[in-house]
Amino acid sequence: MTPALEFRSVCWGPKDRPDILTDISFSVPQGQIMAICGANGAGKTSLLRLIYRHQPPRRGTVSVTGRDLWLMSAPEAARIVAAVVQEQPTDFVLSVRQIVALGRLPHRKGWGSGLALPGEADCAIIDAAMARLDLTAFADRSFGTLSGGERQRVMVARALAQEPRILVLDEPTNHLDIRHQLDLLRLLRDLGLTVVTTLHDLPLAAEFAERMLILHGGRMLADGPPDQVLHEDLLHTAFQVRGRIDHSGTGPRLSFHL
Ligand SMILES: Nc1ncnc2c1ncn2[C@@H]1O[C@H](COP(=O)(O)OP(=O)(O)OP(=O)(O)O)[C@@H](O)[C@H]1O
Repeated sequence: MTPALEFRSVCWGPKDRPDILTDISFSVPQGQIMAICGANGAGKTSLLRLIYRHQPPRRGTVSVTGRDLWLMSAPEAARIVAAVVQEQPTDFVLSVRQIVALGRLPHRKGWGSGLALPGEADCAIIDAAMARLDLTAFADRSFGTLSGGERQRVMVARALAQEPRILVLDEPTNHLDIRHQLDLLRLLRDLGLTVVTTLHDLPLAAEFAERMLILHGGRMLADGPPDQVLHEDLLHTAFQVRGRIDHSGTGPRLSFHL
């Protein structure tokens, strides 16, 4: 079956600067949940930006559903890939419903239709996305009045309203209390979408993801199921910590020290 996402020998770096990501190759089957982990500066966000078409690879190709991401139009790419990123909208006066409605733009005829009122079918999708993220009561609140965690849930609802095949998230549990963290991860698992997410919390990543890709200095250090990827040497190389991993339970249990 065609993979949902494929990186082939991808390198990326900022203009006139050396590569930050080097020789990245992997493919993600449809419906798989993959966590990207690594130390600060390892290249996680840079890698995600290549998936949601924020930046093109310097060398190699990034394909989604079997097609080169850069050989399709921006709206077409946005109907396949939705992203929840660290940078949030600055349109603080928009209501929650208006922000979530932005997710429908790639599906509207006339890409520049801005905030024109969505039709009935779009409204149903927007309402369903807000309900899934427990935001119905916030629908008419302006985005700027929300807490950090509430804003994060709005950004996930916007991505769901986009009805993508692939969902890309950069540290989606930031700002969320423990209940909303677990809620969100369970929701992501239940969606049946291909999910690629960065997560700093290794125990959470090991529990939630079917697969972990560990980056170190812009290169792939390991890629596989959490119980195969996570071992003491890897933790030391990737994070400069000593870790203990208990494999006696259903999943690996980790503890760390310097
Ligand atoms: N546009 C850019 N210009 C210059 N340097 C950049 C640019 N984008 C990323 N970098 C550098 O590339 C490296 C990787 O950055 P990236 O944000 O991908 O790391 P990360 O693994 O997501 O880190 P963190 O865990 O701290 O969020 C960093 O050293 C960063 O400063």
